[in-house]
Amino acid sequence: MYLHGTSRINEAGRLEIGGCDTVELANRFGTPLYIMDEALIRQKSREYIEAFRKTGMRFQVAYASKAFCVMAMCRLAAEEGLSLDVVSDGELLTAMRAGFPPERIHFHGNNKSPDEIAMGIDAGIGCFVADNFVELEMLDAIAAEKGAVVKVLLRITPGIEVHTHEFITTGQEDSKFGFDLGSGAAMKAVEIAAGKANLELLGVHSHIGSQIFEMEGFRAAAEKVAKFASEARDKLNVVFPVINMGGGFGIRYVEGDTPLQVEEYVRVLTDAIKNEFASAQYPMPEVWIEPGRSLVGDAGWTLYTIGTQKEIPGVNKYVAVDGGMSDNIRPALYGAQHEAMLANRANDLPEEKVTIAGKACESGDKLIFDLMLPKAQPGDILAVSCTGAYSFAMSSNYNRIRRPAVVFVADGQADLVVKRESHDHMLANDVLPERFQVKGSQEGAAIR
Ligand SMILES: Cc1ncc(COP(=O)(O)O)c(C=O)c1O
Ligand SMILES: N[C@@H](CCCC[NH3+])C(=O)O
Repeated sequence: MYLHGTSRINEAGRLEIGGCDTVELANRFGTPLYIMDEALIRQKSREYIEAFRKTGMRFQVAYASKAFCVMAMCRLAAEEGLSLDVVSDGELLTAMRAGFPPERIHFHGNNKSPDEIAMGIDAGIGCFVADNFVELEMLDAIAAEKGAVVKVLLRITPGIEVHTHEFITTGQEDSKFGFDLGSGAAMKAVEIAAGKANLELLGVHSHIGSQIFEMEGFRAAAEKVAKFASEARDKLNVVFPVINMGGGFGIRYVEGDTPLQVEEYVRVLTDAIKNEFASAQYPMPEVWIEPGRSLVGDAGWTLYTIGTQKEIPGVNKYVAVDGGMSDNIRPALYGAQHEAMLANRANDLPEEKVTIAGKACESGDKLIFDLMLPKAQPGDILAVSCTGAYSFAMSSNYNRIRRPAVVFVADGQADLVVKRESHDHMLANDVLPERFQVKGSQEGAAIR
């Protein structure tokens, strides 16, 4: 299987990531366990920034924290000079507690609450990405109450369909996100935003979807954004100093996935922007992007312990692990694919085709189909690659399964960045009202 970043097979015949033996990590931290290859995340961050530097354009690379939002990751993003895209008070709070510079935070979301808007203004964030007319009014009113002027980008839906799973396309006209171009809503939004005393209109934002390999959609989006910008200038005398082209750059999960190199993504995108804005004779805007998956996706692994197996002769063989859809919903939700190996017997040859099943009470809880593995034994450690984006972030307590721990590894050092959820933590918000309590009984009291 493909080994991303610092991962390799060590002399003991085990999978090693960031100089750490994964079997030792499993023993030390337990399984399921998310592991993040810190050096690979830093490398990707630097590739993005370096690629932009080469273009000579003014830019910001914002990490889309929805992909994997924990304090250590926000800190790492700050250290690497990235900006940060947040979409909720929870992500904003995580960033603030990690000491992320607020002026580099961009607040997204199609239904920001008044409290979230107030929180962003109080924190002094860099900008809001306004998604709809209701929000524009709310932003202006709350900013006015606070005596503030807030910077805004307008999210537009350019009407572009891309080749990716339908659930993760966002640029098409029929989308819950943004002001659409076709109906004139986007132009109306520019007019409104430009006329508000407490809003400073920075420009527009476009995000066409996620896990995209071909550049055609990005080129088309750049063309539409440039055309829209020059129309807004001509009609409303408004010039955008910033355009944000979103994220969506794909990664290699399995053989056959053909992502471009980061440098190429940036070069093709910025070339398209330069051409389009130059031919519209428009002052070259600052370009922002917001990659999530491509910064952290292939840096992540999940370790599981193999438990039971079930063979249906001539039909299928299930190998079950101690996690599943609760720590990685993507295969069940999008039919996402992953590669995997036995971390403790990394040199053993594959012998049989199996389905990796999770432990949730749900038939659809399958992580990998048709995986070739050596004959697995209970206690073997299964390592699934490319789980750095949207796995921990989308994890749940379904079946009251506790969320796994997350560890950052680098140069032989492993640091816990999220503790495994304890039973007490999982139960912390449950309330047993007085009338449900069993008076004078010890029933259920002793189990911890
Ligand atoms: C507005 C916006 N920006 C950035 C991203 C990050 O996308 P990706 O992780 O594919 O780079 C998303 C998610 O699709 C998004 O909705
Ligand atoms: N959650 C999606 C990515 C899109 C999320 C952001 N709009 C995934 O796991 O692929």
